[in-house]
Amino acid sequence: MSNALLKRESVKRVPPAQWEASDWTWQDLLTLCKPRVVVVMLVCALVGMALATPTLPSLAVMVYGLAGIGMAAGGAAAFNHVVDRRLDAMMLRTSQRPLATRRMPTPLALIWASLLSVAGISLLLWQVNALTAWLTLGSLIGYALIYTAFLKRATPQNIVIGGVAGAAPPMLGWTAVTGQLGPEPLLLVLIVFAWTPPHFWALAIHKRDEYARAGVPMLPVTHGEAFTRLQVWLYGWLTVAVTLLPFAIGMSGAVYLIGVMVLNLRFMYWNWKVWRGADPQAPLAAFWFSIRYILGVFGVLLLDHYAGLWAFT
Ligand code: HEM
Ligand SMILES: CC(C)=CCC/C(C)=C/CC/C(C)=C/COP(=O)(O)OP(=O)(O)O
Repeated sequence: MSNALLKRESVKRVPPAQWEASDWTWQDLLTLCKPRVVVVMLVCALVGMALATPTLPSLAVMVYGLAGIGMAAGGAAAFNHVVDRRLDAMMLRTSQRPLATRRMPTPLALIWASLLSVAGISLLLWQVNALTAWLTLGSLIGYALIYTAFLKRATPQNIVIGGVAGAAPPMLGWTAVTGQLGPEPLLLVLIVFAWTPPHFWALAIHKRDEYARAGVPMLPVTHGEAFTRLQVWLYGWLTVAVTLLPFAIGMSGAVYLIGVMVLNLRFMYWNWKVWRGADPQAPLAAFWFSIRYILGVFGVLLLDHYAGLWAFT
């Protein structure tokens, strides 16, 4: 697509919403936190915590760790709403968000995002450990500032680089328990990192026209749909390869291997459908399956961990 078409001037905005700045509800404060995304991240963090210890993580680490990571991730998401408020208003999918409709004043969202972020990082510093707090702060800045304010508008590789921030939660869970990094938590990051392109680009294919109209240089906009479909297929294979590593390095056992192979078969079935491009419904279906897939991968990691422990007791 030519640069001219990417110019914001050519954007046909969705009709302006008829809202007053005082029409916001308490529910909107939750919406700003992207709660469903954060919940899946917390599941990954919880599995990271469990894998870090042969016994159960302490209740305090689980409660304070998940609360701190959750608040920081919610705060990062709220910053994303603030930075993207004009962009969100241009896309149908995001046009009803509290700031996009202008029903919530931006300063209020900014205060909410700051409060959550400071509370989350402080809780981790105070009750968990410094390493987890600083790594969480790095992810927060990586998503809210580096991805949202810069990369998203600058390059079709935005989500690949920005994906590092979103992939951090299992590592944050691990360091919350151990206070140190190691190959295992980095491998868990690698799994989510490799999964992010098939997860997002499948949706981006489906929403290509909206991104184009809003002038966001997502891969299907800049390099076309066929190239993006190929990338979904290739990153899908990379994800499959990376998910086999926990078994290969002896971190997980047969329960994980069997479970992840079943999940990978289904994951690659959808990625193949996307790659073929014959079914126009496939990209959206692949996107939704990608969420069940990542939950499934972390689910079988957990199952295998405790199945292994029970086998030895
Ligand atoms: C930079 C990395 C990522 C990008 C660009 C991305 C992008 C997106 C987008 C655009 C949506 C649609 C949101 C909506 O329509 O409300 C979405 C949904 C979702 N994402 Fe991601 N995502 C990323 C990383 C992650 C990660 C790491 C997780 C969890 C581990 C995750 C979990 C989800 C979930 C659960 C949804 C569904 C939300 C709902 O039901 O409304 N995403 N993602
Ligand atoms: C501290 C920590 C773990 C931070 C991670 C923060 C976090 C909630 C990341 C979410 C990833 C995501 C949904 C990206 C999409 O943003 P987008 O702006 O491209 O999508 P949108 O158009 O739906 O807003």
